[in-house]
Amino acid sequence: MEELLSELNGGSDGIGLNIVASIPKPVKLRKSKNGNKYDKRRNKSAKARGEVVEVTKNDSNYSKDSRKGDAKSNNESDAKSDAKSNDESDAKSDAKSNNESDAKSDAKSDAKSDAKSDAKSNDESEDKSEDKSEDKSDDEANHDVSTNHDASINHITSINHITSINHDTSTNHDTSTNHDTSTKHITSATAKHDTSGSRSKHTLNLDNTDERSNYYSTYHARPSELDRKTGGAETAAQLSNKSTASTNIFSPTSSFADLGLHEKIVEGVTKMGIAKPTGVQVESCGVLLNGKGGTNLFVQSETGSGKTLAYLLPILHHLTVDGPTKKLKKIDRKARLKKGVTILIGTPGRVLDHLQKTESLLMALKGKLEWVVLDEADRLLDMGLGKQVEEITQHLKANSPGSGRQRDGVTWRTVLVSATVTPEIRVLAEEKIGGGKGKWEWARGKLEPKGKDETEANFESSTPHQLSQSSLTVSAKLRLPALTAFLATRVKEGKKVVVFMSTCDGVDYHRDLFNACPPIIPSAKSSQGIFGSVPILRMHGSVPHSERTTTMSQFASSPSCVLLATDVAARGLNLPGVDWIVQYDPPSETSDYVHRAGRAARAGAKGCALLFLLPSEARYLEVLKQKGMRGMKTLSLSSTLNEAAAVCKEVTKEGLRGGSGGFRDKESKKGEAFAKRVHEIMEDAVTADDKDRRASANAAKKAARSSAGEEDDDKEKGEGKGKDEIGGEILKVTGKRRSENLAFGAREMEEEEEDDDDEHVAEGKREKRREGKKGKKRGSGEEGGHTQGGGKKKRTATGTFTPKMVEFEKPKFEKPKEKNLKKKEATTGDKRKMMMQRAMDLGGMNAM
Ligand SMILES: Nc1ncnc2c1ncn2[C@@H]1O[C@H](COP(=O)(O)OP(=O)(O)OP(=O)(O)O)[C@@H](O)[C@H]1O
Repeated sequence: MEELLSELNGGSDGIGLNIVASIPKPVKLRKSKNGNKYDKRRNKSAKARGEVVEVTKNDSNYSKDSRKGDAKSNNESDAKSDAKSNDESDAKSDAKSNNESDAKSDAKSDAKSDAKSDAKSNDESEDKSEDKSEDKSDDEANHDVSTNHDASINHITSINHITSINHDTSTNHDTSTNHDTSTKHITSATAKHDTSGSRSKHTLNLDNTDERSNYYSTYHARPSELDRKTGGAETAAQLSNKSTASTNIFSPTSSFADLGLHEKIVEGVTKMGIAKPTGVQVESCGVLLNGKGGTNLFVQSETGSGKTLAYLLPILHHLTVDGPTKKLKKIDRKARLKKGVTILIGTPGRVLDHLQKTESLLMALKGKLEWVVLDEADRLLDMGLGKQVEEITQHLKANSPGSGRQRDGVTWRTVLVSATVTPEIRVLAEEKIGGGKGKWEWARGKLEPKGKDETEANFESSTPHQLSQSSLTVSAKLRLPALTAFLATRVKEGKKVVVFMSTCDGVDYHRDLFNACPPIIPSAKSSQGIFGSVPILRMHGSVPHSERTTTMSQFASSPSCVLLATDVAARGLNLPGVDWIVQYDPPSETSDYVHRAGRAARAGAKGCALLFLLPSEARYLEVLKQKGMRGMKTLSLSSTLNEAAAVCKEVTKEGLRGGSGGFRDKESKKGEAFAKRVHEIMEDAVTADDKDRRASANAAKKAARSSAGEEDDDKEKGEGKGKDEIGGEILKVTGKRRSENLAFGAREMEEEEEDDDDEHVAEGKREKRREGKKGKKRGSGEEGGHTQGGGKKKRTATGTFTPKMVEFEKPKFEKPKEKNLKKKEATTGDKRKMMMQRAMDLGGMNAM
């Protein structure tokens, strides 16, 4: 946003606005102790679908190594929080379920451990984040690192007009399905299918021959069997051909000059290479330029249709024509702030923080605020952030002329922007947020107007019509090879692909794994990296700002590349030239599906989107259909594997040579051989990685000993056999079967604290903090009585770290006071209810 404004504002002919962007801090991820999040999430997901999952013994060889490749952690996602004083408190998860809950646990114990873990982790993480946030000074809170901008606002003496709330750190829900890559088998399952409000129960009985055969054919089906079941008939090339560049979003008649915009703005836009307005820009200008007496506006049109300029241009026009246009050249931040700002961009938490603490800002706004824009309004107004936005509005209203009891002194107009404005958001906005005279209009571009009686969210027209959408149903065992196959072929074609995953650790794990593998594509220039010299980039909430910038420019400049990302990249990012969006983990909300898919086919360009599903997730497609996603095609799994097998001939040959898989399926014989060999390559990469770690640990040990003058007695002690303190943990790991190593990253990461980074949850925690700190020092009478990790060496997919050893006193466990206990129960129960409610509201996966 700031870049765009600077562009319009820049050069000698700029229109002279002072823009301050206030962006929150990035989130620090905390590592946890024992939570087996992966299983917990899987179980949660199963529970959400009404299934009771009981897992027993290992399966035949077809499923034996399903755990290897596909495994990854499902830790936290990228929290983005806006937090005011508690930036770092973002929803760290509730996970802390015990390791035992591994696939062996039954439904009952799952439920119990869930409940317990919720309670435990809530309390713990709450305490931690509370402490952190308490320690933060206001100054610190102004220290921005997160995305593009950095500016704190302390001495604003005059504000010239816009407070726009930036959506940059939109909440990133990482509650999406987490795929069970366990090697174990479901032997009984109770499925609740709730399609019409009533529940019917079905218990899967594997003693029944038919049911068992159906179960095996679904969960362990060969690629061609799966294709038959799902109707997967199309190849990626066919799907790609279904998308052609379109001028559909553009206005057939109007030009920017026709819209009545200030000539300098028309000039600026033209300089940016934008020749014609889009439909939504024409409509929006129509309302906002001429807005009779303060109409508010919903801007809802498909992703990539130019909604940003749709509101920005008319607002700039007003500022240019009505306001002072003094050029503010190269002044330092201090002077800039003294002069006041014209446009303020921030996340709700940060803006609210300033409204509460920066007196000069309130004074400067008094009676002068003209525009309030909520970009990605649905995200800003959902459960977690809605309250903050409402509070902002209250502050603004209370500070306006005519305020007081009536609170009617609204001086501004409101613009709400999103591709996915839901009916609930509409009602909320109309009731609570609206400025002006409370009248609302819509700008939808070419979209058909939605009637006021609309009650269901319908995103039918929210994705670009030229976007070719498809799904690929693939068993857990073949998921990673299928992803690798798909990417290898796209990369060979010179395409740019963005792959969405649900968690930061998932992204890191897969990127590290891909980078650790030797090239599988012929004539790949580099000797390392599964796709040779083609960059494999990452983007998530924990990626530092500098790396994000580099990633963006690398993505733009590379002819072909793969970007692995969480939902931090799902909204508001304009990645140039994206050919394919892959949703490797399906999102938990349909709106997220829309925004992720919408990173392709922007501004009329062609583009494709592919959704990975497990056989058990077939009903996800129905949910998408209900929400308006129609015309979704089905990609053939066999063709995906076979295409890669043809591209990566050497790999396939090696796979066939290894033989033993018994590739009887003629239709996917080569594809399966490719998949098998890819699995082996990945196993080798993990094993080699572990060996490297072991070697360097031992080298470090030797160096330490020799510098201490000790004898090299490694041989006596059995070097490499796990007896030394430093390498012990690693060796323990590498001592396991090779096939288990690949899944190791996932298992370790399961132990890290789940970080939902979910604003809803974060808000719940904040709420509880506000309630009081009485329950803070639960259990132990002293904060910090425990070590963090107790100095045990831990290996993660992305590295090994040794937590600092901390001397600690034996914690004094005091019986919590009864009063506190009650309070704790109540708040935990509330939270649980809130989460349950949310799970129900999500609709998507839960209906399955
Ligand atoms: N009239 C136009 N002609 C050509 N390109 C345009 C036009 N307006 C905007 N764009 C470009 O289209 C891209 C998408 O614009 P923008 O990000 O505003 O879309 P959006 O509708 O807000 O998308 P999303 O809903 O995904 O946030 C940007 O690169 C922008 O510069």
